[in-house]
Amino acid sequence: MTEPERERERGPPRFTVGYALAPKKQNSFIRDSLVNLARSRGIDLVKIDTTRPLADQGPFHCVLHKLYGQEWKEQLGEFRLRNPNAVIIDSPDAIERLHNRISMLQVVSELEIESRSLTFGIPKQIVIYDKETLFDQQSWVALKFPVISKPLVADGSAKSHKMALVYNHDGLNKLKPPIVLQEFVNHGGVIFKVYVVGSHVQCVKRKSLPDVSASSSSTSGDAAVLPFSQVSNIATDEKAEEKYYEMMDLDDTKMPPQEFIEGIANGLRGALKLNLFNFDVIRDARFAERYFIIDINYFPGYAKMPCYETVLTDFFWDLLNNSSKLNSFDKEESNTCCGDGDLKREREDKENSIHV
Ligand SMILES: Nc1ncnc2c1ncn2[C@@H]1O[C@H](COP(=O)(O)OP(=O)(O)OP(=O)(O)O)[C@@H](O)[C@H]1O
Ligand SMILES: O=P(O)(O)O[C@H]1[C@H](OP(=O)(O)O)[C@@H](OP(=O)(O)O)[C@@H](O)[C@@H](O)[C@@H]1OP(=O)(O)O
Ligand SMILES: [Mg+2]
Ligand SMILES: [Mg+2]
Repeated sequence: MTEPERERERGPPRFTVGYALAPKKQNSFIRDSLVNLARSRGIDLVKIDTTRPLADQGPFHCVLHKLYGQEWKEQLGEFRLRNPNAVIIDSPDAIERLHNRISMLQVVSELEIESRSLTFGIPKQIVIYDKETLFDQQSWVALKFPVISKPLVADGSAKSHKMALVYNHDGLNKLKPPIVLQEFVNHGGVIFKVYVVGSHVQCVKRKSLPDVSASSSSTSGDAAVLPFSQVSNIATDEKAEEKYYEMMDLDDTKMPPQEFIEGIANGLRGALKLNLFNFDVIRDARFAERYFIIDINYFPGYAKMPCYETVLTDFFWDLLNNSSKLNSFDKEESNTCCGDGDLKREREDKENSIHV
Protein backbone atom coordinates (compact mmCIF):
# COMPACT_ATOMS: atom_id res chain seq x y z
CA MET A 1 0.00 0.00 0.00
CA THR A 2 1.32 3.45 -0.91
CA GLU A 3 1.49 6.26 1.68
CA PRO A 4 -1.45 8.20 0.14
CA GLU A 5 -3.52 4.99 0.22
CA ARG A 6 -2.58 4.40 3.87
CA GLU A 7 -3.49 8.00 4.65
CA ARG A 8 -6.90 7.61 2.98
CA GLU A 9 -7.54 4.48 5.01
CA ARG A 10 -6.59 6.22 8.29
CA GLY A 11 -9.06 9.03 7.50
CA PRO A 12 -8.47 12.70 8.20
CA PRO A 13 -6.24 13.43 11.21
CA ARG A 14 -7.78 14.51 14.55
CA PHE A 15 -6.32 17.31 16.62
CA THR A 16 -6.60 18.31 20.26
CA VAL A 17 -6.68 21.93 21.39
CA GLY A 18 -6.20 22.40 25.13
CA TYR A 19 -7.66 25.56 26.62
CA ALA A 20 -6.75 27.37 29.86
CA LEU A 21 -9.19 30.20 30.55
CA ALA A 22 -10.60 31.98 33.60
CA PRO A 23 -14.09 30.67 34.54
CA LYS A 24 -15.90 33.76 33.10
CA LYS A 25 -14.07 33.51 29.79
CA GLN A 26 -14.60 29.74 29.66
CA ASN A 27 -18.35 30.18 30.17
CA SER A 28 -18.68 32.75 27.42
CA PHE A 29 -16.29 31.18 24.90
CA ILE A 30 -16.56 27.41 25.28
CA ARG A 31 -20.13 26.92 24.08
CA ASP A 32 -21.59 23.63 22.85
CA SER A 33 -22.05 25.23 19.42
CA LEU A 34 -18.27 25.82 19.15
CA VAL A 35 -17.24 22.49 20.68
CA ASN A 36 -19.58 20.54 18.36
CA LEU A 37 -18.59 22.37 15.20
CA ALA A 38 -14.89 21.96 15.98
CA ARG A 39 -15.41 18.26 16.75
CA SER A 40 -17.19 17.72 13.43
CA ARG A 41 -14.05 19.11 11.73
CA GLY A 42 -11.68 16.81 13.62
CA ILE A 43 -10.71 19.22 16.42
CA ASP A 44 -11.34 18.31 20.06
CA LEU A 45 -11.41 21.19 22.55
CA VAL A 46 -10.20 19.91 25.92
CA LYS A 47 -10.05 21.80 29.20
CA ILE A 48 -6.62 22.11 30.81
CA ASP A 49 -6.65 21.41 34.55
CA THR A 50 -4.94 24.50 35.96
CA THR A 51 -4.47 22.82 39.36
CA ARG A 52 -2.02 20.34 37.77
CA PRO A 53 1.21 20.99 35.87
CA LEU A 54 0.45 21.72 32.21
CA ALA A 55 3.45 19.68 31.05
CA ASP A 56 1.90 16.52 32.61
CA GLN A 57 -1.27 16.94 30.55
CA GLY A 58 -2.18 16.38 26.94
CA PRO A 59 -1.13 15.49 24.38
CA PHE A 60 -2.18 18.82 22.86
CA HIS A 61 -1.44 19.91 19.32
CA CYS A 62 -2.28 23.44 20.36
CA VAL A 63 -2.69 25.33 23.65
CA LEU A 64 -5.09 28.23 23.80
CA HIS A 65 -4.81 30.43 26.88
CA LYS A 66 -5.70 33.64 28.67
CA LEU A 67 -4.27 33.43 32.18
CA TYR A 68 -2.03 35.88 33.97
CA GLY A 69 1.13 35.64 36.08
CA GLN A 70 4.69 34.37 36.16
CA GLU A 71 3.74 30.87 37.27
CA TRP A 72 1.57 30.30 34.21
CA LYS A 73 4.34 31.63 31.97
CA GLU A 74 6.75 29.12 33.49
CA GLN A 75 4.25 26.31 32.95
CA LEU A 76 4.02 27.22 29.27
CA GLY A 77 7.82 27.27 29.06
CA GLU A 78 8.06 23.79 30.56
CA PHE A 79 5.32 22.46 28.26
CA ARG A 80 7.13 23.96 25.29
CA LEU A 81 10.36 22.18 26.19
CA ARG A 82 8.60 18.84 26.44
CA ASN A 83 6.40 19.30 23.36
CA PRO A 84 8.46 20.98 20.66
CA ASN A 85 5.87 20.30 17.93
CA ALA A 86 2.83 21.79 19.64
CA VAL A 87 1.70 25.39 19.08
CA ILE A 88 0.90 27.90 21.81
CA ILE A 89 -1.63 30.57 20.93
CA ASP A 90 -0.27 33.18 21.73
CA SER A 91 3.20 33.90 23.10
CA PRO A 92 2.94 35.15 26.73
CA ASP A 93 5.60 37.81 26.07
CA ALA A 94 3.58 39.18 23.14
CA ILE A 95 0.41 39.15 25.23
CA GLU A 96 2.17 40.99 28.06
CA ARG A 97 2.63 44.07 25.89
CA LEU A 98 -1.12 44.59 26.12
CA HIS A 99 -1.06 44.61 29.92
CA ASN A 100 0.20 48.19 30.02
CA ARG A 101 -1.91 50.89 28.34
CA ILE A 102 1.21 52.76 27.15
CA SER A 103 3.08 49.86 25.51
CA MET A 104 -0.28 48.63 24.19
CA LEU A 105 -0.81 51.71 22.01
CA GLN A 106 2.85 52.45 21.21
CA VAL A 107 2.62 49.85 18.49
CA VAL A 108 -0.01 51.95 16.65
CA SER A 109 2.53 54.70 16.03
CA GLU A 110 4.93 52.13 14.54
CA LEU A 111 2.49 51.15 11.78
CA GLU A 112 3.10 52.40 8.28
CA ILE A 113 -0.15 52.12 6.39
CA GLU A 114 -1.02 54.15 3.33
CA SER A 115 -4.51 55.54 2.96
CA ARG A 116 -5.29 58.30 0.51
CA SER A 117 -8.10 59.91 2.45
CA LEU A 118 -8.21 58.50 5.99
CA THR A 119 -5.86 58.89 8.95
CA PHE A 120 -5.47 56.97 12.19
CA GLY A 121 -3.50 57.37 15.39
CA ILE A 122 -3.99 57.46 19.15
CA PRO A 123 -5.40 60.32 21.25
CA LYS A 124 -2.85 62.46 23.09
CA GLN A 125 -2.00 60.80 26.38
CA ILE A 126 0.35 61.01 29.35
CA VAL A 127 1.24 58.56 32.09
CA ILE A 128 1.04 59.65 35.75
CA TYR A 129 2.75 57.55 38.39
CA ASP A 130 2.07 59.64 41.53
CA LYS A 131 -0.23 62.33 43.01
CA GLU A 132 2.52 64.93 42.97
CA THR A 133 2.90 64.74 39.19
CA LEU A 134 -0.89 64.67 38.82
CA PHE A 135 -1.22 68.13 40.36
CA ASP A 136 1.89 69.55 38.68
CA GLN A 137 0.73 71.94 35.90
CA GLN A 138 3.88 71.08 33.93
CA SER A 139 2.75 67.51 33.34
CA TRP A 140 -0.40 68.82 31.68
CA VAL A 141 1.01 71.18 29.06
CA ALA A 142 0.41 68.78 26.19
CA LEU A 143 -3.15 67.82 27.19
CA LYS A 144 -6.63 69.43 26.95
CA PHE A 145 -9.74 68.65 29.05
CA PRO A 146 -11.91 66.63 29.04
CA VAL A 147 -9.70 63.57 29.56
CA ILE A 148 -10.28 59.92 30.40
CA SER A 149 -8.35 58.46 33.27
CA LYS A 150 -7.49 54.79 32.74
CA PRO A 151 -5.57 52.47 35.07
CA LEU A 152 -2.06 52.02 33.60
CA VAL A 153 -2.28 48.28 34.09
CA ALA A 154 -4.74 46.37 31.88
CA ASP A 155 -4.48 42.94 33.49
CA GLY A 156 -8.09 41.80 33.15
CA SER A 157 -8.98 42.60 36.77
CA ALA A 158 -12.17 44.60 37.47
CA LYS A 159 -9.89 47.37 38.76
CA SER A 160 -8.12 47.65 35.41
CA HIS A 161 -11.42 48.63 33.74
CA LYS A 162 -12.22 51.45 36.22
CA MET A 163 -12.21 54.60 34.12
CA ALA A 164 -13.20 58.19 34.83
CA LEU A 165 -14.17 61.03 32.55
CA VAL A 166 -12.59 64.18 33.94
CA TYR A 167 -14.00 67.56 32.84
CA ASN A 168 -11.45 69.86 34.50
CA HIS A 169 -8.83 70.18 37.28
CA ASP A 170 -11.53 69.82 39.98
CA GLY A 171 -11.92 66.21 38.97
CA LEU A 172 -8.30 65.23 39.59
CA ASN A 173 -8.64 64.63 43.35
CA LYS A 174 -10.47 61.36 42.90
CA LEU A 175 -7.87 59.78 40.58
CA LYS A 176 -5.56 57.04 41.79
CA PRO A 177 -2.21 56.80 39.96
CA PRO A 178 -0.61 54.97 38.24
CA ILE A 179 -2.95 56.08 35.45
CA VAL A 180 -2.95 57.08 31.83
CA LEU A 181 -4.72 60.36 31.05
CA GLN A 182 -6.03 60.36 27.51
CA GLU A 183 -7.76 63.22 25.72
CA PHE A 184 -11.43 62.52 25.25
CA VAL A 185 -12.36 62.60 21.56
CA ASN A 186 -16.01 63.29 20.71
CA HIS A 187 -17.06 60.45 18.41
CA GLY A 188 -20.86 60.46 18.19
CA GLY A 189 -21.41 57.82 20.88
CA VAL A 190 -20.47 54.87 18.65
CA ILE A 191 -17.35 52.73 18.89
CA PHE A 192 -16.08 50.23 16.33
CA LYS A 193 -14.76 46.98 17.75
CA VAL A 194 -12.47 45.15 15.38
CA TYR A 195 -12.09 41.43 16.10
CA VAL A 196 -9.01 39.69 14.77
CA VAL A 197 -8.70 35.89 14.54
CA GLY A 198 -5.55 35.14 12.58
CA SER A 199 -6.14 36.62 9.14
CA HIS A 200 -9.89 37.07 9.77
CA VAL A 201 -10.93 40.67 10.53
CA GLN A 202 -14.45 41.63 11.56
CA CYS A 203 -15.66 45.09 12.58
CA VAL A 204 -18.84 45.64 14.64
CA LYS A 205 -20.54 48.75 16.06
CA ARG A 206 -21.25 49.27 19.75
CA LYS A 207 -22.60 52.06 21.93
CA SER A 208 -19.93 54.19 23.50
CA LEU A 209 -19.73 57.25 25.76
CA PRO A 210 -21.83 60.17 24.52
CA ASP A 211 -20.14 63.32 23.23
CA VAL A 212 -19.12 65.89 25.81
CA SER A 213 -20.29 69.49 25.36
CA ALA A 214 -17.97 72.48 25.71
CA SER A 215 -20.00 73.70 28.74
CA SER A 216 -18.88 70.63 30.74
CA SER A 217 -15.55 72.35 31.43
CA SER A 218 -17.31 74.64 33.95
CA THR A 219 -18.62 71.72 36.05
CA SER A 220 -17.29 72.01 39.58
CA GLY A 221 -16.67 69.87 42.66
CA ASP A 222 -17.59 66.17 42.58
CA ALA A 223 -19.47 66.59 39.29
CA ALA A 224 -16.17 67.32 37.51
CA VAL A 225 -15.40 63.60 37.39
CA LEU A 226 -17.63 60.81 36.10
CA PRO A 227 -16.46 57.29 36.98
CA PHE A 228 -17.49 54.41 34.67
CA SER A 229 -16.53 50.87 33.75
CA GLN A 230 -16.67 48.73 30.56
CA VAL A 231 -19.16 50.98 28.78
CA SER A 232 -18.83 49.16 25.47
CA ASN A 233 -20.00 45.97 27.16
CA ILE A 234 -23.38 47.56 28.00
CA ALA A 235 -26.12 45.35 26.59
CA THR A 236 -28.09 47.07 23.83
CA ASP A 237 -31.30 46.92 25.86
CA GLU A 238 -29.74 48.54 28.91
CA LYS A 239 -31.19 51.91 29.91
CA ALA A 240 -27.97 53.82 30.48
CA GLU A 241 -27.88 57.39 29.14
CA GLU A 242 -31.42 56.81 27.88
CA LYS A 243 -32.10 60.25 26.45
CA TYR A 244 -28.86 60.38 24.50
CA TYR A 245 -29.30 56.94 22.99
CA GLU A 246 -32.95 57.58 22.12
CA MET A 247 -31.70 60.26 19.76
CA MET A 248 -29.03 58.06 18.30
CA ASP A 249 -29.59 55.08 16.05
CA LEU A 250 -26.67 52.70 15.86
CA ASP A 251 -27.93 51.52 12.46
CA ASP A 252 -27.47 55.01 11.01
CA THR A 253 -23.76 55.02 11.73
CA LYS A 254 -21.63 54.34 8.69
CA MET A 255 -18.96 51.69 9.13
CA PRO A 256 -15.34 52.59 8.36
CA PRO A 257 -14.13 51.12 5.03
CA GLN A 258 -13.27 47.43 5.49
CA GLU A 259 -10.03 47.81 3.53
CA PHE A 260 -8.83 50.55 5.88
CA ILE A 261 -9.71 48.53 8.99
CA GLU A 262 -8.10 45.38 7.55
CA GLY A 263 -4.91 47.30 6.83
CA ILE A 264 -4.67 48.42 10.46
CA ALA A 265 -5.64 44.97 11.77
CA ASN A 266 -3.01 43.17 9.70
CA GLY A 267 -0.41 45.77 10.64
CA LEU A 268 -1.20 45.28 14.33
CA ARG A 269 -1.21 41.48 13.98
CA GLY A 270 2.28 41.56 12.52
CA ALA A 271 3.68 44.14 14.93
CA LEU A 272 2.15 42.60 18.05
CA LYS A 273 2.85 39.03 16.92
CA LEU A 274 -0.60 38.02 18.13
CA ASN A 275 -3.39 36.03 16.51
CA LEU A 276 -6.30 36.62 18.90
CA PHE A 277 -7.19 40.18 19.87
CA ASN A 278 -9.56 43.03 19.25
CA PHE A 279 -9.11 46.79 19.15
CA ASP A 280 -11.45 49.72 19.74
CA VAL A 281 -11.65 52.43 17.09
CA ILE A 282 -13.48 55.77 17.29
CA ARG A 283 -14.12 58.30 14.50
CA ASP A 284 -13.57 61.97 15.29
CA ALA A 285 -16.97 63.75 15.35
CA ARG A 286 -15.36 66.90 13.92
CA PHE A 287 -13.24 65.35 11.16
CA ALA A 288 -14.86 62.22 9.77
CA GLU A 289 -11.67 61.11 8.01
CA ARG A 290 -9.81 60.91 11.34
CA TYR A 291 -9.80 57.69 13.37
CA PHE A 292 -8.30 56.88 16.78
CA ILE A 293 -7.37 53.53 18.28
CA ILE A 294 -8.03 53.68 22.02
CA ASP A 295 -7.74 50.13 23.35
CA ILE A 296 -6.38 46.69 22.37
CA ASN A 297 -7.55 43.54 24.20
CA TYR A 298 -6.11 40.06 24.14
CA PHE A 299 -8.64 37.23 23.56
CA PRO A 300 -11.77 39.40 23.78
CA GLY A 301 -15.41 38.32 23.99
CA TYR A 302 -15.46 36.43 20.68
CA ALA A 303 -18.88 34.92 21.39
CA LYS A 304 -20.31 38.40 20.72
CA MET A 305 -18.84 38.30 17.21
CA PRO A 306 -21.27 37.04 14.52
CA CYS A 307 -20.50 33.42 13.43
CA TYR A 308 -17.73 33.11 16.01
CA GLU A 309 -17.95 29.31 15.95
CA THR A 310 -17.11 29.10 12.24
CA VAL A 311 -14.42 31.75 12.39
CA LEU A 312 -12.63 30.13 15.33
CA THR A 313 -13.00 26.59 13.95
CA ASP A 314 -11.57 27.69 10.58
CA PHE A 315 -8.68 29.35 12.40
CA PHE A 316 -7.85 26.18 14.39
CA TRP A 317 -8.25 24.01 11.31
CA ASP A 318 -5.90 26.15 9.20
CA LEU A 319 -3.36 26.38 11.97
CA LEU A 320 -3.35 22.64 12.74
CA ASN A 321 -3.52 21.37 9.19
CA ASN A 322 -1.02 23.84 7.85
CA SER A 323 1.42 23.14 10.64
CA SER A 324 1.31 19.43 9.78
CA LYS A 325 1.74 20.36 6.11
CA LEU A 326 4.57 22.63 7.02
CA ASN A 327 6.34 19.87 8.95
CA SER A 328 6.03 17.45 6.07
CA PHE A 329 7.20 20.17 3.70
CA ASP A 330 10.22 20.77 5.88
CA LYS A 331 11.00 17.07 5.93
CA GLU A 332 10.42 16.27 2.28
CA GLU A 333 11.18 19.66 0.82
CA SER A 334 8.12 19.38 -1.41
CA ASN A 335 4.51 20.28 -0.97
CA THR A 336 2.00 20.30 -3.72
CA CYS A 337 -0.88 21.47 -1.50
CA CYS A 338 0.19 25.04 -0.94
CA GLY A 339 1.45 27.76 -3.20
CA ASP A 340 4.51 29.73 -2.14
CA GLY A 341 2.41 32.67 -0.96
CA ASP A 342 0.29 30.46 1.28
CA LEU A 343 3.33 28.77 2.66
CA LYS A 344 4.97 32.10 3.44
CA ARG A 345 1.82 33.27 5.25
CA GLU A 346 1.62 29.99 7.15
CA ARG A 347 5.23 30.37 8.20
CA GLU A 348 4.48 33.90 9.41
CA ASP A 349 1.41 32.66 11.30
CA LYS A 350 3.56 30.00 12.92
CA GLU A 351 6.15 32.56 13.88
CA ASN A 352 3.42 34.61 15.55
CA SER A 353 2.62 31.72 17.85
CA ILE A 354 4.98 29.91 20.15
CA HIS A 355 6.09 26.46 19.12
CA VAL A 356 6.14 24.11 21.97
N1 LIG B 1 -9.92 58.78 24.22
C1 LIG B 1 -11.22 58.49 24.28
N2 LIG B 1 -12.15 59.33 23.76
C2 LIG B 1 -13.46 59.04 23.82
N3 LIG B 1 -13.97 57.94 24.42
C3 LIG B 1 -13.11 57.07 24.97
C4 LIG B 1 -11.69 57.29 24.92
N4 LIG B 1 -11.08 56.27 25.55
C5 LIG B 1 -12.06 55.46 25.96
N5 LIG B 1 -13.29 55.93 25.62
C6 LIG B 1 -14.57 55.30 25.96
O1 LIG B 1 -14.38 54.58 27.15
C7 LIG B 1 -14.58 53.17 26.94
C8 LIG B 1 -13.61 52.39 27.78
O2 LIG B 1 -12.29 52.68 27.41
P1 LIG B 1 -11.27 51.51 27.07
O3 LIG B 1 -11.78 50.80 25.89
O4 LIG B 1 -9.92 52.07 26.99
O5 LIG B 1 -11.42 50.64 28.40
P2 LIG B 1 -11.34 49.06 28.69
O6 LIG B 1 -11.81 48.85 30.07
O7 LIG B 1 -9.98 48.60 28.36
O8 LIG B 1 -12.42 48.49 27.66
P3 LIG B 1 -12.62 46.95 27.20
O9 LIG B 1 -13.82 46.46 27.93
O10 LIG B 1 -12.87 47.09 25.72
O11 LIG B 1 -11.38 46.23 27.51
C9 LIG B 1 -14.43 52.99 25.44
O12 LIG B 1 -15.14 51.86 25.00
C10 LIG B 1 -15.05 54.30 24.92
O13 LIG B 1 -16.47 54.24 25.01
O1 LIG C 1 -14.08 37.64 29.17
P1 LIG C 1 -13.10 38.56 29.84
O2 LIG C 1 -13.33 38.62 31.30
O3 LIG C 1 -11.70 38.23 29.49
O4 LIG C 1 -13.45 40.03 29.36
C1 LIG C 1 -13.06 40.64 28.15
C2 LIG C 1 -14.28 41.10 27.42
O5 LIG C 1 -14.94 39.94 26.97
P2 LIG C 1 -16.35 39.45 27.51
O6 LIG C 1 -17.35 40.24 26.76
O7 LIG C 1 -16.34 38.02 27.14
O8 LIG C 1 -16.42 39.70 28.98
C3 LIG C 1 -13.92 41.94 26.21
O9 LIG C 1 -15.09 42.44 25.63
P3 LIG C 1 -15.19 42.89 24.09
O10 LIG C 1 -14.07 43.84 23.82
O11 LIG C 1 -15.13 41.69 23.24
O12 LIG C 1 -16.52 43.51 24.09
C4 LIG C 1 -13.05 43.11 26.59
O13 LIG C 1 -13.78 43.91 27.47
C5 LIG C 1 -11.82 42.62 27.30
O14 LIG C 1 -11.09 43.70 27.71
C6 LIG C 1 -12.15 41.76 28.50
O15 LIG C 1 -10.95 41.14 28.94
P4 LIG C 1 -10.09 41.60 30.14
O16 LIG C 1 -9.42 42.87 29.68
O17 LIG C 1 -11.05 41.84 31.30
O18 LIG C 1 -9.19 40.45 30.36
MG1 LIG D 1 -12.15 48.95 25.21
MG1 LIG E 1 -9.44 46.99 27.20
